Amino acid sequence: MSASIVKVENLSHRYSVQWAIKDINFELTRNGIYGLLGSNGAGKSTIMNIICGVIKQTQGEVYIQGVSLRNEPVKAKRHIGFLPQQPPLQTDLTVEEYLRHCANIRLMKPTAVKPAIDEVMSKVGISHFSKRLIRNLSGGYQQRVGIAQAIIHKPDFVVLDEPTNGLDPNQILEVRNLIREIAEERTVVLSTHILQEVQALCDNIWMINEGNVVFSGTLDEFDNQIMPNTLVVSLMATPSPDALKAIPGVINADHLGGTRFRIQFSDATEVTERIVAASVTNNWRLMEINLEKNSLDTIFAELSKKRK
Ligand SMILES: Nc1ncnc2c1ncn2[C@@H]1O[C@H](COP(=O)(O)OP(=O)(O)OP(=O)(O)O)[C@@H](O)[C@H]1O
Repeated sequence: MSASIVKVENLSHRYSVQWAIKDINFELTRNGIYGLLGSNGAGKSTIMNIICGVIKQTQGEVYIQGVSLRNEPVKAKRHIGFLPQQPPLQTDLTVEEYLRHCANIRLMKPTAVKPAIDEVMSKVGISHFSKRLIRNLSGGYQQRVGIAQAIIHKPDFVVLDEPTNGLDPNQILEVRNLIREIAEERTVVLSTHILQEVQALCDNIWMINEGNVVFSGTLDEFDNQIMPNTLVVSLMATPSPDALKAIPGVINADHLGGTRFRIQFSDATEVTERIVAASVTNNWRLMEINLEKNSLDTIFAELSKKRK
C-alpha cells in the first residue's frame, strides 16, 4: 500500500452554532491534482484552512505525512504549502525580498534560502521580475508569486484555494499549466466553484455541498454522474406528453408550453434517434432537439439527493 500523504478523519467544524463542514474523511496517497468542488459557502475554504493549519477544527484529525496537525503543527506544516483565496502578498516588497521573507517564515536554513529563491522563481517563470515591486506585476504574475511562496520550502503537499479566480483567460491557462507542472512532483489539492476547472486539471474530485461530501471519485466517474439526461424538443404538431412517454428510453415528458417539451431519458444516443423516427412516423414536425447541459446547481442537487 502507498504511504499516506494526507489523512483527514471525521473532520467537522463550526464557527458558531451551525456546522460549516460535517464528518469529512479522505486519504491522499499519490501525487497529482485533487479537486475540491463546491458552490459558494459549501465549506471549501473551511476544509482548506483546517488542513493547512490556519484554523483549528472543532472535531476530527488531520495527519500530514503521518504527523498530527493538531499535536505537532510546526512539524506537520513543514510538509504543507498554501495559497489562500487572497494571496498573502506584501506588495511593497520586490519579488525576491518577499520570497526571502517567506523562506524565513518557513524556518528554512539560511544557506538554503538563496538557491531556493532562484529555483522557485525559475520554476514559476518570474526570474525576470525578481527586482520588481509586487504591486507593479499583473494579476497573473502576482498569482505566480503566490504559488512560489507556497512551494519555496519544497512541501510534498500543496493547497490552492481558487487559484485562477480573477484572472483573464490567458492568465488562467498559464496558471493551470504551472499547477500541472508543480503537481508532477507533489500532491496538490485545489478548490474551485468552476466545473471546467476541475475537468481541465484534476485526476480526482470531491464535491461538497452544505459541508458534506456528496461525491468522491475519478474524473471519469464524475463525468458519468453529470451526463445530461434531458432534451428539449419542439414539435409543431404538439403531441400529448403520453405519446412521447411511450417512446422506449423516455422516462418523462413535460409540456413547456407552445410546441416545446422537456424529455427526460435514460440513454441519449438511442433516444434521440427514436424521437426523430417517431416524429417522422407520426408527422409531429420536429423543429428543434437539444441536449440540456446540467448546471452545477442541478448536479449538486442531484448528487445531494443520491446521498440522502
Ligand atoms: N469566520 C466565519 N465565521 C462564521 N461563519 C463562517 C466563517 N467562515 C465561513 N463561515 C460559514 O461557513 C460556511 C462555509 O464557508 P466556506 O468559506 O468554507 O465556504 P466556501 O465553499 O469556501 O465558499 P466560498 O467559495 O464562498 O469561499 C458558510 O456558511 C460560511 O458562511
